Amino acid sequence: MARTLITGGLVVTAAEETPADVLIENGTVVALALTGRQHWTADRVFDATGKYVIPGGVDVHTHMELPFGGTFASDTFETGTRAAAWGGTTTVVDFAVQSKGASLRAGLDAWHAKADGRCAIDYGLHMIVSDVNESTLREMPGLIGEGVTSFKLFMAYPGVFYSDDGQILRAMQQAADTGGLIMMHAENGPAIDVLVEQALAGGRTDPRYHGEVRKALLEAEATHRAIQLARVAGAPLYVVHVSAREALAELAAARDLGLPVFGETCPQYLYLSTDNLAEPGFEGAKYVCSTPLRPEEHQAALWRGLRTDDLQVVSTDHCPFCFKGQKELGRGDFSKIPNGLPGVENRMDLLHQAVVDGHLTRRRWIDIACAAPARMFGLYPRKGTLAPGADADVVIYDPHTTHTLSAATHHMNVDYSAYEGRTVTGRVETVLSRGEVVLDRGHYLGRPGHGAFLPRSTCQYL
Ligand SMILES: NC(=O)NCCC(=O)O
Ligand SMILES: [Zn+2]
Ligand SMILES: [Zn+2]
Repeated sequence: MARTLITGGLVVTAAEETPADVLIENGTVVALALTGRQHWTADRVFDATGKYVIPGGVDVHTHMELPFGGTFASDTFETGTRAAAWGGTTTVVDFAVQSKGASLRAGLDAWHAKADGRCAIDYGLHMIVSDVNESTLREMPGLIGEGVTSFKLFMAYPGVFYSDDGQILRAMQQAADTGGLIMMHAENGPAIDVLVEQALAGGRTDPRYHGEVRKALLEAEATHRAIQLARVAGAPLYVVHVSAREALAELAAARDLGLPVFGETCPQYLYLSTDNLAEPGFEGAKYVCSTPLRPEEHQAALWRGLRTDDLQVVSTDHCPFCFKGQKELGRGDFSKIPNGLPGVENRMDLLHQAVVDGHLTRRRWIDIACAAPARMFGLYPRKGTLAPGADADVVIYDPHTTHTLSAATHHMNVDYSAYEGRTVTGRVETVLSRGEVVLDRGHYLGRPGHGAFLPRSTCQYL
């Protein structure tokens, strides 16, 4: 394979910022040197003068083709990983789903079959456990041995993915014994269902009521309960898609006690709010996801949590449903709107915008978007950094060019953008995945099947 050199850029990792040249051979970073100090030759040279050279983004929460609410998330592994690459993300970790009554193995095999040979970038899999019982608990160590080392449980969605507290405790005990990491969707589902029923019976059917019934206190209560269950089990805990400041306060309190409790948030909670859910007509359906968008004042707490390391990761929870034909399933009944937002293509740009706006430093941008997710889910330092021996998943990022996010120009297979018309400063210029050029100056050069399954080690954050 070609020897590639990236010269003259500012190399930004979670640990440092250095003007450096990067040498790549056989898909791997082999050396970095202060700009101009070495006179390396290469078959292919990228001039990154004036640009950042950063590790490819690691998005550890996507749902390609997720069956939900009687339909399927509209991005396939082919379209979704291509869109990820356009946005500077070179690794995704998606969720295989156990169907109720079936084995983990059947769910995992089904997800391997969907992804295999179709991905533009490398990918891992977590396992959604929707039926915790003796037989599924016995399967967990086998999956960990195959590199599927994290398991998502739901305190929400009774009758679908929901687990009760006893089941959660058993799964956490098993994770504690075997090195697995439990990921928790922390919302009190049974209580929310009561409020949903009451809202619908009272004629409150518009999308904005999705946000009203899924109360911040019910996210905080579930987060608190999940933390206590994890303590009892002696297991680490990773809480997904944290949106409420009250839930974040639970995580912060647990971390102050020194507990191995971690959290992620997503760009939608940092940039969007209940004002979007309340947009006129049925427009609010575009913003229905769970946990829900919160009033704008929660955003400051989330930004702060990212700075103080009470939140470690920003992933997208990319779960797109088209407005036409999919979100529309919930006209007249907000509870039938499929839950989820598109965003896999937008995350790196939106977080760079946070650097421009002064919410984050450049290094923290790379930490929460690349290094921390890779460490959390056993991919570091192969992914998430630029160092000798790391995969050459590299992005040349132009921090000055502006562009406007829009469904007319994005590459996700969905007919709207949650960020329509928003102008961001910064743009992905070139993307390498294991040394292969996937994208260069607006030209897509990737291919389905280049992306390989990544068996992961256990959490490296402990
Ligand atoms: N988040 C969301 O609304 N949809 C995807 C499923 C989940 O992560 O709970
Ligand atoms: Zn969830
Ligand atoms: Zn999700």
